[in-house]
Amino acid sequence: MMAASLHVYPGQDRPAGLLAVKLGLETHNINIHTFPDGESLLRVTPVRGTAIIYASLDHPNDKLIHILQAAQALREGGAARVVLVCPYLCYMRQDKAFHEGEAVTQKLLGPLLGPSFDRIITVDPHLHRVSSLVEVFPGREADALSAAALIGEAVTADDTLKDAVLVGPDGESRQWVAAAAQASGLEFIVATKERFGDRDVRVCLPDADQAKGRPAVIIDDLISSGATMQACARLLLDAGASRVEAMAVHAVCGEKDLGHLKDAGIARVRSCDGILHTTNAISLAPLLAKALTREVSA
Ligand SMILES: O=P(O)(O)OC[C@H]1O[C@@H](O)[C@H](O)[C@@H]1O
Repeated sequence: MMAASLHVYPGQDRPAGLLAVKLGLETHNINIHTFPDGESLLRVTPVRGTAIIYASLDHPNDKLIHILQAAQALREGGAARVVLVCPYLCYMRQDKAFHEGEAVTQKLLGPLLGPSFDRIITVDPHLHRVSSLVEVFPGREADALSAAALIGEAVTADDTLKDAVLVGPDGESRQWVAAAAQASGLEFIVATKERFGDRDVRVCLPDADQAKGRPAVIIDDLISSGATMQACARLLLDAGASRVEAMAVHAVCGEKDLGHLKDAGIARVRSCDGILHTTNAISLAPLLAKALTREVSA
């Protein structure tokens, strides 16, 4: 049996290390040198078995060429199989031309990454206008995992949230808040949202009264500008919630936007560690390890 190994993108050692420990995998750094003209020279540790590349694809433009280089180097070096673990998959939100002349970058992901990887694993990608990740990567093994149950378990583990109501801030979030509610046994309500611009949303929450006198936890896939969380938090506080927290699978917001979340009355923001962020509180390692079990035992 040829062993599997984990090849880690620079700077992502912590979450990759937790995954390696769960699976008992040997880890290797991916080394990248940038030449003065901006081109990169990438070096991996050659292996014979299954090479698993760990590279979350936030701030993706350089990373996209780097992971293609890594996959090519690993195949040339004799890897039997190359698997990409990207807890955050970039460009999934640019899934149509919102204005004339715009590139639909989601459609580039399949032809760009598909040929280099035998399997692609990600967590809660933005599947809004496509129903499955296989539509993005036709003919490839492509797994879209969900962290919603992990978020539900984190709520359950917190004694201060024993009688909390879980809140989805828009229609799309129902899938995460419903799964988190199932994992935690708590009630949930779901809002509706209209978006007028990057930081301009209107949220309606007809059931906001259910939060009166109780803590509320808003659960979503993503915090980007934070506008969705802020609008929802204001409604909950106006309805008499005793405390409002926010939990998301992926946090991409900057420090300034985090400040705005605090100003909107959100007492605590927690995210999973698929994107490295100051709000990271939930490790995705158990979820990723489960999906990778067959790679390790193959
Ligand atoms: O409102 P911000 O934080 O900018 O954007 C995040 C929201 O926009 C949607 O794509 C996500 O599903 C989430 O509800």
